[in-house]
Amino acid sequence: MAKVYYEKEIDKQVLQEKKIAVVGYGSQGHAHALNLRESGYDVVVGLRPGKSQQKAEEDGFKVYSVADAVKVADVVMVLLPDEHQTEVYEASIKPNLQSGNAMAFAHGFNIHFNQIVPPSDVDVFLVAPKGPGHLVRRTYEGGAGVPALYGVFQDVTGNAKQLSLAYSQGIGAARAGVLETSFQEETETDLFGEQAVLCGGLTNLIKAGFETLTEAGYQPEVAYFECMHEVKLIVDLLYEGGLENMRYSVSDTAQWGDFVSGPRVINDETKARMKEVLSEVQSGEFAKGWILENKANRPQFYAINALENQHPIEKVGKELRDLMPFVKQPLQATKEKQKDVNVHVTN
Ligand SMILES: NC(=O)C1=CN([C@@H]2O[C@H](COP(=O)(O)OP(=O)(O)OC[C@H]3O[C@@H](n4cnc5c(N)ncnc54)[C@H](OP(=O)(O)O)[C@@H]3O)[C@@H](O)[C@H]2O)C=CC1
Ligand SMILES: CC[C@](O)(C(C)=O)C(=O)O
Ligand SMILES: [Mg+2]
Ligand SMILES: [Mg+2]
Repeated sequence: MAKVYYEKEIDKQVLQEKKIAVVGYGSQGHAHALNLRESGYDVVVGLRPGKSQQKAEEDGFKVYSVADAVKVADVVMVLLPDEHQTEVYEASIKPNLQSGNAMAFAHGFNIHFNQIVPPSDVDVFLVAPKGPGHLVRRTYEGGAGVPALYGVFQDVTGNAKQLSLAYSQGIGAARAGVLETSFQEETETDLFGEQAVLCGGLTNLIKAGFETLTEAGYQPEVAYFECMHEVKLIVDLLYEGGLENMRYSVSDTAQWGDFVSGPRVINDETKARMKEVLSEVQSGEFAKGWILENKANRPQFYAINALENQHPIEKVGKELRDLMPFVKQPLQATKEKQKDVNVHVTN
């Protein structure tokens, strides 16, 4: 079994003497900055002027420009969107890194695909939480954590591994388990997982189920509860105890249907498509396409996003969720608060 690190094996001292700049205050950035601070570390935030800056200041952080945050820090965690990291790195991070500093990432994309080539005199490591940033924060606040992978790309000081483990502890990941990886393994498995299973696989499975039921004449509300709402309840059982635990709770009829019909929906053909997706990730074809899409200002991204938001499951889902206020977790509340802020700003 792979070596998994937990809290008590980790030496925190190596990071306690350092100042950490969290660059970016979005999904991961706010979670890292708040969790690290509550774990006793010295954290500043690096941002451009805008809504994240306002939020980080409201949360009590000293907020600098990216350049100034890098200047005052020993460890710089880059939590900007992958597609903006290269330009910000060239303009504001690289010129201000000092020999012996550490630069860190939550995803290996830009290092692995050579979009960022770090100077040879800084440590470069990865702490990649295996979960969305808002859950990195929410689980930490609840006394738990989201597991993470750590990896070292460059170890100049001899401390890169200890720094990455201490950082993982600081964000709460060592409560759940921290596992060694390489930038290559993290990048390729993460891209594959989000495309084929967690995001692309799941959303398309849900939509196909919803469409199959509604096209057969069943009520959209019934199809929504069956194919979207209940996914969370089933996934909770998988999260808590794996396949066996979920199958223990569902009826034997459902379990029999799982055995005989599941493999007809997700089958060898699906697995062959998954292998295609993985090959495109491994060869860099996916990365190249995403980089070019951004250079062209995302024409396909925005067009597909607009269509997806108009899918009938979104309309019925919104109506039903409005009648179930208890499902509105803090992320929804944050998004709604943000809309209010934007209205004030644009007015
Ligand atoms: N989302 C997730 O849960 C996960 C993300 N990751 C990785 O974490 C990294 C960050 O992703 P994520 O948290 O999703 O990013 P978000 O899009 O949620 O947040 C990006 C942050 O960067 C700021 N920002 C954007 N452009 C600039 C700029 N030019 N200069 C300064 N600040 C800027 C934004 O501020 P502003 O308000 O000004 O736009 C915002 O605070 C990525 O490498 C991603 O792959 C890894 C695991 C999971
Ligand atoms: C599943 C998507 C993810 O990889 C994540 C939350 O782990 C991401 O890039 O946001
Ligand atoms: Mg991921
Ligand atoms: Mg990812």
